[in-house]
Amino acid sequence: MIRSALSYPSKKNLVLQCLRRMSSLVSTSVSEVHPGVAHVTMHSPPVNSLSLSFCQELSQNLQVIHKDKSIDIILLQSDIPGIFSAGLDIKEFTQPKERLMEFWTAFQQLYIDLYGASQTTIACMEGSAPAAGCMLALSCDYRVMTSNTKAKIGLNESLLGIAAPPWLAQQMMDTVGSRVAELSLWRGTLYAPEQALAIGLVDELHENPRERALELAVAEFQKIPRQARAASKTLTRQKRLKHFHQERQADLEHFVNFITQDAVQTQLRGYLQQLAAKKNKK
Ligand SMILES: CCCC/C=C/CC(=O)SCCNC(=O)CCNC(=O)[C@H](O)C(C)(C)COP(=O)(O)OP(=O)(O)OC[C@H]1O[C@@H](n2cnc3c(N)ncnc32)[C@H](O)[C@@H]1OP(=O)(O)O
Repeated sequence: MIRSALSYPSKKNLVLQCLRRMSSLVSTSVSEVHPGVAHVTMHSPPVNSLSLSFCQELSQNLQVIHKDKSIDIILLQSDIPGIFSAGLDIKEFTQPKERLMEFWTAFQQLYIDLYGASQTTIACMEGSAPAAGCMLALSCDYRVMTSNTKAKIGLNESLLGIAAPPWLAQQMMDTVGSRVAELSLWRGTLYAPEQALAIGLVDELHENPRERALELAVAEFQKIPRQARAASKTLTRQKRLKHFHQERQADLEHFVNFITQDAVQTQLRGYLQQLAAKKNKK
């Protein structure tokens, strides 16, 4: 069951309309959020992997919030213990071509909706965020991660026999600098929280990221005029987004051509088997 719960105190009608459109949504129960602050909570067991439907649902939630002028801060979080998001659903990579195209288009849209959000966004990571899970965090304006050393974050695509798309690699470079990004991309490094903080991949560690994110939102970020936050964001992200739109079709074609290669498919199946074997050993 996939659940990406959207909850905030105002605009109840808008939320209900959204819920009616999205039959897979099952909960809007949380409402104790500060005015102007929306929680977007990922809940797609076991590991919040980004399937086609989950990407679409998250995007739709974000689009609804974008239109709601009463919301100026989005907190992106997971309610699966120890997991922020396991990244793209690897099983999607083995689907027929048309489905692959739909899947990648939905993933691209999710990037646009999160990276391009006019609201201030904070990733509250209470667990691991590999690959596209890391993309979700990198697309936010601020990243708070658990100090629990079991959690890991980074772009580990090379270990699956694939490479992050250029726009995701660019996000990494923008965040940690070219050389650190270059090394971490080809090594597929997954960083423990202290290491991630040291290279600037996350902004803060906290034993309770949700609590800290809400505190930041209310005590710090909401004190900065909303239009100034949005304008600063446009300054730094507009160029990247424009470039992305220009390259979107080429990016889609590259993905489909790359992922359907026999050698890549073999590698991916092997990786899925490794994951299953690891689970069986537990
Ligand atoms: C041009 C090409 C560009 C392609 C870009 C790709 C970007 C990506 O996002 S690729 C995806 C990369 N993600 C990963 O490598 C993460 C793999 N998963 C893990 O490392 C771990 O599962 C975890 C650290 C996230 C969680 O560990 P935990 O011990 O709690 O759970 P597990 O026992 O490992 O897994 C439970 C269950 O979930 C399945 N699973 C895990 N990750 C994925 C995934 N990304 N996609 C699909 N399924 C996943 C895992 O196989 C287990 O399944 P079963 O219960 O059926 O055995």
